[in-house]
Amino acid sequence: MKVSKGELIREIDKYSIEKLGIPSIILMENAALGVVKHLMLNEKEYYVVICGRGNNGGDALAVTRHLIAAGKKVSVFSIGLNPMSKDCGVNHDILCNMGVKITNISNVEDIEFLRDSIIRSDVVVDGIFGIGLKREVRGVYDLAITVINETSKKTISIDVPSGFSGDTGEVFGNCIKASKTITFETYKRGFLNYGSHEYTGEVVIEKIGIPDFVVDKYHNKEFFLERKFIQKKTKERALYSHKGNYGHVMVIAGSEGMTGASTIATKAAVKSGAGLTTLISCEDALQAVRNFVPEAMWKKNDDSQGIETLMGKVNSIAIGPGLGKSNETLNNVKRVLKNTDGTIVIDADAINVLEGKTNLLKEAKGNVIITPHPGEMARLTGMEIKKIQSDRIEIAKEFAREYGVIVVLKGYNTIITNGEVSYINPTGNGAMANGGMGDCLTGIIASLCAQGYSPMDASCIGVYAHGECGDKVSEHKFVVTATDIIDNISKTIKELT
Ligand SMILES: NC(=O)C1=CN([C@@H]2O[C@H](COP(=O)(O)OP(=O)(O)OC[C@H]3O[C@@H](n4cnc5c(N)ncnc54)[C@H](OP(=O)(O)O)[C@@H]3O)[C@@H](O)[C@H]2O)[C@H](O)CC1
Ligand SMILES: [K+]
Repeated sequence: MKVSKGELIREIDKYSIEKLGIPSIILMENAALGVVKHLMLNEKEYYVVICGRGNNGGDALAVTRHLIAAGKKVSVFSIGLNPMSKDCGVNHDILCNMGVKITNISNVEDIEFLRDSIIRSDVVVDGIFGIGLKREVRGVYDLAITVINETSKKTISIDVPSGFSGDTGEVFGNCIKASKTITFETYKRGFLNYGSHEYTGEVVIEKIGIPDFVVDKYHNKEFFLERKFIQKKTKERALYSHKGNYGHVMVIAGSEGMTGASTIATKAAVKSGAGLTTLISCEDALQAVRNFVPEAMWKKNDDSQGIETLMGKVNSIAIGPGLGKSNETLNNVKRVLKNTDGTIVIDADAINVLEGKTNLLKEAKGNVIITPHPGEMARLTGMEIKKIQSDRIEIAKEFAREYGVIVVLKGYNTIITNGEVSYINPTGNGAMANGGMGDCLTGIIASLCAQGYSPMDASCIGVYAHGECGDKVSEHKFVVTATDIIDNISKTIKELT
């Protein structure tokens, strides 16, 4: 599923209209039909439609025509109708020709009339602003939005909830809180922001007749991860395969007093299918792994040549969980970057020690995946967490491009990017928000890398499967722990093949 800003929509619109010769009114009609599909015509009888003067309003007026044709009762309201966009005007004229009354909202009495109508209605269709919203919502617009939010039983927003920036996820003063948003052609970037769901409700994408090649021509390669995409990439294990076919993961994790993280990462690597897994750690952590992950091998972390030789042989290395922020950890990171040409998954304290030393990443012999949460990303980039949260995709992309790494920026809608192509993950849930989850993900991704998946595929499959596993467990559990994921990840990956 493609993700974009409004700018792309304008470009594909322009191309379709000017180069392909599709009249803009046809695109509007398709948009309206896409919305009508979601208006529950079988169950609902009375609709309130509210429209602005741009093309979003035009879509809403075309929707009105279809509702009337379907025999529904419809009250139509407009706000600030003059001057209307050309296609909004066409649909406005058609309704006038049909004898449909359109109440223009210009004062407080009109607002009260709107309130009464909404109270009696089953569904409100919001076509006040779409991607053309540019400034703070004020006056009657502000009042109308408040009344809709206070009184509507079910609000369906056309393209974006009015008041919401499809580009940045900002709310311009006041905003519709929709039950569902029917957006066109692409998932809007702003919907990815924390808290956007409160305004968009469920988001559905409808195609409006623009050929895929036109979208691809302008699309900046940002995608929402879809199950079928992950399924296509996840391979079944071959009948005649042996452990040598599934690679060797080295996990460098754990320190005195912090042994849990290394056990989790190691076990996650084993359970997600690596042929061999070796933990490199302190004596305490090795003891824990001996007790809890008998399948794994282990080696004491020291300065020996033996460890560096092994680093040169393994297919992937996960480094960071529970290592502690110390010089020793920094030295371990340097050793890994220098000695392996396998894929390196850098997490937790291995990220923290790179604060101010990110140029080290450029020296890596192998491919690098870093898996920061927003706090770690903030430390790494020297930005505030708030800044990271406000533009996660762009910040992750820039970092990936600058250092030649893959960034897995964790959180709600985890982002996976190599700077050129970016994926946004829809799986996972709040029940998974507890310690050890990240260590577990690191083990899974490193394991998939060792099994021969490309670093980008391993990151996408790992993140998606980790979240889906958490979603399944959370169906019958209040909290999902890393141990729950470890117990179920093998089944989840199998279901994805
Ligand atoms: N390819 C597609 O996806 C298609 C989408 N369609 C629909 O078109 C809208 C975008 O339409 P557009 O006309 O560009 O913009 P809007 O309808 O969102 O609104 C623009 C008008 O709103 C005024 N405006 C903007 N901000 C405010 C504000 N805060 N207060 C009051 N008025 C505001 C703006 O006025 P200006 O003076 O700033 O120009 C405009 O009058 C898209 O979202 C889809 O719903 C097409 O139907 C088909 C193709
Ligand atoms: K809208």
